[in-house]
Amino acid sequence: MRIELSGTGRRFNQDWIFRRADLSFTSGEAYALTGPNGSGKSTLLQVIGGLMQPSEGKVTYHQDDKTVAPESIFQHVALAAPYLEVIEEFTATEFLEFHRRFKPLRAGRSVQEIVDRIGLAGAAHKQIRQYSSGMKQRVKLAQAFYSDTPVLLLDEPTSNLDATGIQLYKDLVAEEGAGRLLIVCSNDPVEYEFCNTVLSVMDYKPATTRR
Ligand SMILES: Nc1ncnc2c1ncn2[C@@H]1O[C@H](COP(=O)(O)OP(=O)(O)OP(=O)(O)O)[C@@H](O)[C@H]1O
Repeated sequence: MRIELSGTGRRFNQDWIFRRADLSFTSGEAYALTGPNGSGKSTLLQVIGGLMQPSEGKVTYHQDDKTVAPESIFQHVALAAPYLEVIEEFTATEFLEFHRRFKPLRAGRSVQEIVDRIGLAGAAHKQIRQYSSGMKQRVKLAQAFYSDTPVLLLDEPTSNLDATGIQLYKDLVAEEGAGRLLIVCSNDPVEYEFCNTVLSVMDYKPATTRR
């Protein structure tokens, strides 16, 4: 999988968040998107992931030298992010079972095994609404890491995680990240120490943000 941005920009109303981004992302590589709070990391990540339309330029996905149809891009992408909600009425088991109907699990993985792996076996019968913020974050990470997609997008992946949770995140990167295209949005080097390319959204700021 290869993702190409050409002349890509996004604005909200009259304010440009980033402009003229010419970027290429390739499977088997891990990228970090950095920048201060409010600089546009999450916006850029959502544009890369096809969750938000660019205001100018293009985002294209290429697989085996064929261009992926824009309406199919979502099938190739898994995202964990603070702004993505989980269905709180479900237990973790129910939520992962529900999600796999739309995005299959990676080969050989079962929901039971995943719940155990993320340390929630003892809470598997509880509704997610009763989970702590760190437990919810583990569910979000599991949903993304264990989806059978070539592209894995992680926005602030260790939000609300304790030391054990941060280690779990690192282990998931090692276990489930190999060969995929990873992009991590973060200001914390702990979250992106494995990334071979570190990009700053500040490099794509126009001289003036208004036009
Ligand atoms: N839906 C929206 N409508 C208007 N402005 C928005 C919207 N979403 C984001 N913004 C603005 O775009 C800018 C970039 O926000 P974004 O969330 O991408 O930054 P970020 O670098 O990820 O921040 P943080 O590090 O705090 O998570 C901010 O000024 C924000 O207020």
